[in-house]
Amino acid sequence: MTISEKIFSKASGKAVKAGEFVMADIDRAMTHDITGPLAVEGFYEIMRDKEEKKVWDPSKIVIVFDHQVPADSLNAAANHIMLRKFAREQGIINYDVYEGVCHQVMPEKGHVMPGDLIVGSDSHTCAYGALGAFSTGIGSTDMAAVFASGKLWFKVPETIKFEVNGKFQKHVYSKDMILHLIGDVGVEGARYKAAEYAGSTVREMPISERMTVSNMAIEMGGKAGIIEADSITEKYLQERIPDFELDPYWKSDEDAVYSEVKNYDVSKLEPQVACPHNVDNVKPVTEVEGTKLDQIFVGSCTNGRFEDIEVVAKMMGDEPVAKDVRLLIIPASRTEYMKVLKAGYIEQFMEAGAIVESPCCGPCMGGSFGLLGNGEVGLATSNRNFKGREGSPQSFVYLSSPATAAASALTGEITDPRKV
Ligand SMILES: CC(C)[C@H](C(=O)O)[C@@H](O)C(=O)O
Ligand code: SF4
Repeated sequence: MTISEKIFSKASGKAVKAGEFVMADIDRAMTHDITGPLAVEGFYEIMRDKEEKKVWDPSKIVIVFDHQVPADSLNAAANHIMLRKFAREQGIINYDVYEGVCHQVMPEKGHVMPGDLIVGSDSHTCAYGALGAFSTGIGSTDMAAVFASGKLWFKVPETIKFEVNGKFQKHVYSKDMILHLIGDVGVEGARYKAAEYAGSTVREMPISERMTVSNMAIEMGGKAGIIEADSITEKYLQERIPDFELDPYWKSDEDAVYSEVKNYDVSKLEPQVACPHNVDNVKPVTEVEGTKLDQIFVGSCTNGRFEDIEVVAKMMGDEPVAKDVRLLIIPASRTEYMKVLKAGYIEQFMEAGAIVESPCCGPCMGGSFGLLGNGEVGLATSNRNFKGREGSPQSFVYLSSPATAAASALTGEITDPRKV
């Protein structure tokens, strides 16, 4: 069995294989300030004839406020009021207004375990595969059903295995690897499949780098982006759950059946950039070097962790942000923000002319602030560059690693980090 087949077998109480339909028990459900209100409405609709309108298990629901925080409109404020009221009424203690981006908060606060089946009403819920869970994005109405019953039906997905080997060149990171994979297979390359990332390159990655890779599985259509848990995962989890012990069962068997196995050697991989307006429009940085930029955004659930921001700080040193480009840095959570603060990087960034905002999704989906105007060009460490993603439909978004973003902040144009 693959990891995914094992997880669905546990969740449905019988041995199942890819292609079968199952009714599965959900271990954890996450919702946030944009999709949550609709899920709550749907939940009360489902429960309308019931005397007791209670969720199946309040301890298994996590509500995160991240897309529009602090509230940027009356509409956002109303959504926050509704979700807070729902959490209190239902006894949901895991909700927080200013903790950070949901996909950072979930693993960081110990809500993700290897072997878990997790759903979230956000497409990048696949990020928790970095810890060996099967986690996937669902819609608000499906979430309403989960709130009511703790169950959801699935077709057990086939698995496509990405076997990645080789050591990265200096200034090449897991973001470059995942952009390269997406460029290779395309935005539908893993549609309704679990992407399983394996090989020595993945094994050597710290959790922060693995999260970037799992997070972007959806950008190739993947249902999940799983990395088998190992001693690195165990250490990360023990920092949160002291008595956590790794269960070696949660890995794909040696004779597991994959729909496809794809092999990559990343030892010669150049830094990669996804060009407007699709995530699979990926080019080596050398082909787009010199593209003038108006704004650089370092943050998001893809690359907004301390490790990402540290790369930027170290690469920029005492140098200022180039004239005419705006550098916006948003740590993905309160915890990550505190680490950046304690390391002295906020002061460094402010002196360099950058601006550091409090944890939230920020301009990632053009929602609350930091929008690109007509004709403007942005470079972001986030995960999507669709037309209008960061503001105006007449703007252009490039995606890269934090290292490429830092090198570009020093020059004001897309720059190969290997030159810095
Ligand atoms: C707002 C939400 C529905 C959306 C998603 O599901 O992905 C957002 O987080 C995004 O990244 O586009
Ligand atoms: S940071 Fe961006 S990709 Fe991640 S959840 Fe927020 S809007 Fe979606």
